Amino acid sequence: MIRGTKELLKLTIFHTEIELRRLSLKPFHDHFKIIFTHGNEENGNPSQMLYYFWLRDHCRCGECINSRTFQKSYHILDIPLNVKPIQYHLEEKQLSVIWDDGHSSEFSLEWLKNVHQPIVRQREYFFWNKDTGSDIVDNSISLDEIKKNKTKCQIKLLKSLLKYGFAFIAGIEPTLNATENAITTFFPVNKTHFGDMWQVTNNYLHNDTAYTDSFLAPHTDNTYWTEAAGLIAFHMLSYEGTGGNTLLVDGFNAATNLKNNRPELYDTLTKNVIEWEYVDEGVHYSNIDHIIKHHPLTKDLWQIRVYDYHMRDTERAPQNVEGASHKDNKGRNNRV
Ligand SMILES: C[N+](C)(C)CCCC[C@H](N)C(=O)O
Ligand SMILES: O=C(O)CCC(=O)C(=O)O
Repeated sequence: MIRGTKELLKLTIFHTEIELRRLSLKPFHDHFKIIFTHGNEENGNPSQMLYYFWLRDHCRCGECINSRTFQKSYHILDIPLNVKPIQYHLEEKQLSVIWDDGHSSEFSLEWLKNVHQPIVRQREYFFWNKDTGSDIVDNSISLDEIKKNKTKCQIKLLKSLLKYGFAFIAGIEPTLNATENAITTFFPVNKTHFGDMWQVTNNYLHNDTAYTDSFLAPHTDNTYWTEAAGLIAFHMLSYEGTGGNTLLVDGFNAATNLKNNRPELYDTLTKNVIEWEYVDEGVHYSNIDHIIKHHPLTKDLWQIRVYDYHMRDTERAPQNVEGASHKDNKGRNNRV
């Protein structure tokens, strides 16, 4: 039987529609417990713990939060560690509290529910390889399409980047300026020691293999930084000679294959760290990090760092990692 919503007090809690019969609040020595009683159940109802100190530190009033910067206007140490409510009132959508330090707070239940949701970004990865990668090129957008509907193109571009790890913009005039205009339509350009809109060719402008005419094996950039660049745009402006094709690898697919086929190597590359170093005119970067990293909360595969060329001083890599990294490289190259 489908009941009309007028018969049921519907409150969306925990992302499910439940028939809420009663909201109740129980005070304990250091927290509230809100119980969402639904149907005729008296047990097993969803509840939410709200610790007094946490709640007081998340007061949303104009005295506590700067209404323009949305930042706190006080220091957490200003709150008494054992702050307690002296009065409270729970309504259908709001919890009001008067604290023993004289402060009053009001909290929307919706806000309290959302702020308590852990960051569980389950990413939808679409793994591809040399046989299936060409199927995804249809995710490209063109400059003409951007001019007609920028927002629609932005959504398509971001969806492709999040799902596949790459995207194409077609129809850009082969100049630095036209490339910059296309990129800055959607993203800011970050300035690094290579410049902001840089040009790369075999002129040894920088101490890096990319500035030579040597083959560039699959890699990720900036392994020598704690926060490597997340997105890099390349545009072929001119071409003379042979070779030099861009090689794209689904690093997450390669890492997942490694995990499935050689879990011991995956474990080594996840547990051990390597020191990467980049030395150039006026710059010297170094960073120590894992080759394979997982999201601290969701435990999803989160980042891979693969760049043999920057491991200038290989003594700094534990010997077992050298071997594992080598086997992983061989494995990945065979699969590209
Ligand atoms: C991409 N861009 C041409 C600017 C730099 C080329 C060198 C990048 C090098 N793999 C590194 O990680 O530093
Ligand atoms: O030219 C390419 O396709 C990639 C070059 C590259 O990976 C780099 O410059 O870091």
